[in-house]
Amino acid sequence: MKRDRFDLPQLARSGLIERLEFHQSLASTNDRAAALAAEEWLACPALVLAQEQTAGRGRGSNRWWSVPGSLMFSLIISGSPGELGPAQWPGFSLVAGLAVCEALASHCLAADIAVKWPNDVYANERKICGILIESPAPARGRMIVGIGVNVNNSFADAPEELRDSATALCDVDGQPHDLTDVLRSILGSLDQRWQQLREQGFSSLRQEWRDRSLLTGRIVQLQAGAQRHTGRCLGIDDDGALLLQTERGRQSFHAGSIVSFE
Ligand SMILES: O=C(O)CCCC[C@@H]1SC[C@@H]2NC(=O)N[C@@H]21
Repeated sequence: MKRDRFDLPQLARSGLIERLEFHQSLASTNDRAAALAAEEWLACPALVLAQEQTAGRGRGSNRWWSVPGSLMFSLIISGSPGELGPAQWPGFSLVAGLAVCEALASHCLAADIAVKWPNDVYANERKICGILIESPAPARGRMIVGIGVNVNNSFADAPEELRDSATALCDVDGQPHDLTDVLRSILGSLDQRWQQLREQGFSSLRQEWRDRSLLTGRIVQLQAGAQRHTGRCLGIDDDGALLLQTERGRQSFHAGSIVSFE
């Protein structure tokens, strides 16, 4: 098995995407996806896939370690998931994390795979996947879901500052994985879970998200705007907001990023 190659014909035949664009090297698949999404003729879902990124982006000012062996792609979607009203937006983002979590769990049965609010995926307490959802102005209402999954890029070779906090599938179970198989599982899982969200609402997925939650019961620090909040995580409320028991009582947060948890 090639640890950093994709079977592009197989992906194109999968029936999961309308258009596939592959790049050996790209600054960021999300940036390329934003340019594509501005084109009226684009058939969605469209997938931008890269073997390597030179400027992979994470949320906020984070960067994404983007070497061959990692799975890095952006999915451009319109139509059904894009028709969700603003009230369903948090569900959309949370469900993306749940879908990836389930797909990765099917490839790595031995690991404890969990979602960290809102949609990071962790394996055995280390980050294995990050998701960056954007809808830039020229994207014609389409959404760009950028996903990075550490698959065959072992963290033994990673920059030192990442080694203790992140992991890859190959580090978790000691074996290489077929990137095309992992990608197909993720695309299939996203398709299925977003359809469920559209047809049955977030309430039909809430319990499954809660069962996969990494933070519930733990003390977390959340940065929300200029404020930092510390409290015990009580899970998510019915809309997907993070619930914390803080010294000021029970508070719910619709946005923010987790800075630490113990
Ligand atoms: O954890 C995060 O902060 C989100 C990381 C998202 C990384 C992926 S890799 C593919 C896509 N292209 C990017 O530049 N970023 C996303």
